[in-house]
Amino acid sequence: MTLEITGLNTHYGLSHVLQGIDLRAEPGEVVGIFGRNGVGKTTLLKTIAGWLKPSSGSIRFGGRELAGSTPDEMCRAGFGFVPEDRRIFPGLTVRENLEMGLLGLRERPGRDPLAAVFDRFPRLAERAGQAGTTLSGGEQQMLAMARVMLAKPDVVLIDEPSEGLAPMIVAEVFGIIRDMCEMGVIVLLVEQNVHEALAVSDNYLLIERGAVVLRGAADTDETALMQRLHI
Ligand SMILES: Nc1ncnc2c1ncn2[C@@H]1O[C@H](COP(=O)(O)OP(=O)(O)OP(=O)(O)O)[C@@H](O)[C@H]1O
Repeated sequence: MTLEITGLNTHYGLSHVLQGIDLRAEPGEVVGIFGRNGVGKTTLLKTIAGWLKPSSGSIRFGGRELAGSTPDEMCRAGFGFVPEDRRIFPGLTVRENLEMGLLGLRERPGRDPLAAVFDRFPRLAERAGQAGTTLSGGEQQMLAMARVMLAKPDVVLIDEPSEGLAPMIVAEVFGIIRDMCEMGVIVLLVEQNVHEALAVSDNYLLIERGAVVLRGAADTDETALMQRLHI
């Protein structure tokens, strides 16, 4: 199913932050979303996830109009959101944090839905009984991504997953994004780490002052992006 966003506008009060964003993605596609601090990247993800109401514009997935839906409705429509602060529930163990992801499940879970997660993330299995907030930053990022994947989403929105992580862990986190795309998930990836993010992206868009000023293919149009970002 195609994700098609057109003319998306979001305001914070009188401040017009998102100014007519257009974005289209097909299953299995990773779209890197770049831009300097404060240009509206997080606002874009929050608007798609239903955390913010757009003032106008359309978010269609599989032909269904979803703009203005609540976070719950977006979750049931197949959207998963991994916010920048990862939202690990304090006081809950790793296992309990993962189980929270099952609340958004659209179908009945299999007999042991966590088994596949623990196979894929042995480190989470080892720490299943430990409080989620005691994990390292990288492990918390994995936990947040694994929790979203449990709901078997069609679209995953990820905000700055590599922030504050050591390079080896960053590689693991981007490996998870590759897995998602191999499963046919659409990934919208906001990242400051442009080189790493481009390596897993199919396409990119560059945002300045709430509007897309450049878009292209990650492999062939990389130079234009780097020049514009002065990297
Ligand atoms: N809750 C809010 N109320 C008012 N203005 C906000 C709010 N959140 C963000 N903004 C403003 O909206 C603009 C876009 O912010 P946003 O967080 O989307 O940018 P960003 O591109 O994700 O930047 P960063 O990489 O720093 O997170 C900024 O000018 C910011 O100050």
